Amino acid sequence: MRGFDSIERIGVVGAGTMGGGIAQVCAQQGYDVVVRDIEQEYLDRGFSNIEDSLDRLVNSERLTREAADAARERLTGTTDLADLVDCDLVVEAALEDMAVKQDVFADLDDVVDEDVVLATNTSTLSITTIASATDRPEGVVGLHFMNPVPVMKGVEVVVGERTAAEAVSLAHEFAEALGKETWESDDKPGFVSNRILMPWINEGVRAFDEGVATKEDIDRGMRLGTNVPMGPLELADHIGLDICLDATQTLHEELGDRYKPAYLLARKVDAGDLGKKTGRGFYDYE
Ligand SMILES: NC(=O)c1ccc[n+]([C@@H]2O[C@H](COP(=O)([O-])OP(=O)(O)OC[C@H]3O[C@@H](n4cnc5c(N)ncnc54)[C@H](O)[C@@H]3O)[C@@H](O)[C@H]2O)c1
Repeated sequence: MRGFDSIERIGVVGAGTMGGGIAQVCAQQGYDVVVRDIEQEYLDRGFSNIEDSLDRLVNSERLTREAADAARERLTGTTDLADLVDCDLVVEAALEDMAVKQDVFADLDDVVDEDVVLATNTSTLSITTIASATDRPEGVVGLHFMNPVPVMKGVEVVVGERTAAEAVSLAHEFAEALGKETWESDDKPGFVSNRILMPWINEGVRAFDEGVATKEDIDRGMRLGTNVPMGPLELADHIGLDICLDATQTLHEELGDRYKPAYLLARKVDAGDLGKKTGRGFYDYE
């Protein structure tokens, strides 16, 4: 299995909220990065978000202009998965949908050298089931970054049924090389983070829908009452309501009725109000 010391070029699948952030931090640490999305317009949007994020770091004097420009130059975009052929590690951050992830992993398995570790940023889906679409289940590991990736320190390493110890060590070492701190979870629904976070968000949505308090007071109450930086509804808007619904549905399917997604969460996703990324969720963002 290709070890940490041989890693120079990273493949990232998906140029959305998470893929863009992962690509950015890899490039900032000096890795060459190839980002793949399915349409040029999604790539363009992803690269424009990365450039805005680098500019913000420069404006707040957390990064020099030279370092930001050098990071940008290490990033290339493609719509062709075959362009990931020379990558030494791949991190997948496409949609939270098992069929999509299995398709991506089956294709990656064909394209990328067989000793290369394939990591997934899935929030809740089974690493073992994703890995079963490949002929290298020992080289598939969960590398669950938090949003926004350039800011959040934590990365959850998720160990599938067949994941080899070398792939687990590589995941920890690589995350640490990006300036992150890690913890490890078994491949159980939601892992550590979302198993506990998503029911909290879901209960916040239910409390709002059932008229317990205004959305502002639910968020304010949890911020002031439990010392978290964001309440459940503002955090849901930040993550994306579709991502929260997908994650909650997985927990519900795997773990039973106590995890049933709140009615209002599903209704907002049906309406296309996905949070910050569409300009409207529980709050308006103009
Ligand atoms: N948003 C969060 O807070 C968060 C946090 C941790 C993990 N995650 C996980 O990260 C993954 C991505 O989430 P996101 O918020 O970035 O979603 P997003 O909707 O912002 O981006 C997903 C991107 O993947 C692209 N895509 C879809 N199918 C693809 C394919 N076959 N090949 C390449 N690209 C493809 C889409 O065009 C889109 O640009 C999901 O698995 C999600 O559960 C999300």
